[in-house]
Amino acid sequence: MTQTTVTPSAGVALTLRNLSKRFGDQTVLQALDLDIRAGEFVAVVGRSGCGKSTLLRLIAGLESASTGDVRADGSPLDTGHFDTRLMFQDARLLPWKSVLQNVGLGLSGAWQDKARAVLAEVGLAEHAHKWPSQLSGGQRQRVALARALIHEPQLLLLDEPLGALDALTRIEMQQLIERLWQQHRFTVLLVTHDVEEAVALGDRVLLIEEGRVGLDLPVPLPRSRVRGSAGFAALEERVLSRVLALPDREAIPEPEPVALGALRWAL
Ligand SMILES: Nc1ncnc2c1ncn2[C@@H]1O[C@H](COP(=O)(O)OP(=O)(O)OP(=O)(O)O)[C@@H](O)[C@H]1O
Repeated sequence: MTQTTVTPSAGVALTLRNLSKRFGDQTVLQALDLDIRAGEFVAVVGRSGCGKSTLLRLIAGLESASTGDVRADGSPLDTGHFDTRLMFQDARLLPWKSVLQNVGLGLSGAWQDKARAVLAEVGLAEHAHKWPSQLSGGQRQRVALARALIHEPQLLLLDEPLGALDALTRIEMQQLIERLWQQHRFTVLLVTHDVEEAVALGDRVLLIEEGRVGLDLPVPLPRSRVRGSAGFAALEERVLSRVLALPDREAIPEPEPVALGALRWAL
């Protein structure tokens, strides 16, 4: 059997300038400026409805900006010769096609070996000929990842891709996404409601509030990150405090810490 490998793809750098998006008289994003380095992993959090998905859709070119623009490696999005892939909470697989065919959707020529290679990368080599209905939710998301990887994207946009998974599967998938990112070095924007996930995976955590970047927090912890370590917990709490508009912990006189652990899903 021939061994097909998937070439690592360098990430694209993004520059957002004065980016605004209005729907009717509702301003969702307002004069946003943001620089994302090639190959950076950026996690985006914020309250429901703050505009996280809108930001991703603008970067994907699925929405047009009301003002400002997004540039990729210095060029306007529509002239950029790079591949962007989006992944959502549901895998969006075609139920009447096999796993392998779903991975090769839209491709022509001899794509099968490459599809098998990316399925092996996501740990599904043995499932190529199954139907999507025969897979678990986590496995379906792995297929969605494989379907993105086969295009060797320079930019991966993840819109709450693990939101419907149970806690253990979620952690396994986080580890898989981190490993694939380390191997391929594409740029990643991950929208998540889970602050722990954002701190576990992001080089930076961005908080969107009132249409702007309210917090842009570097995560200087070595990978793979140990959840529950003091440094991890401190960063997690900092983001949560800000999202929940709690006073700065250093300014709180009483000794009892605010019990934020149970609230990490509450955004
Ligand atoms: N096509 C659209 N037409 C009109 N309003 C829209 C459209 N898309 C989004 N909005 C509005 O823009 C706001 C931001 O939506 P968006 O989906 O970006 O938020 P979000 O932060 O991703 O939310 P959630 O975390 O709940 O998914 C919401 O008030 C939403 O109703």
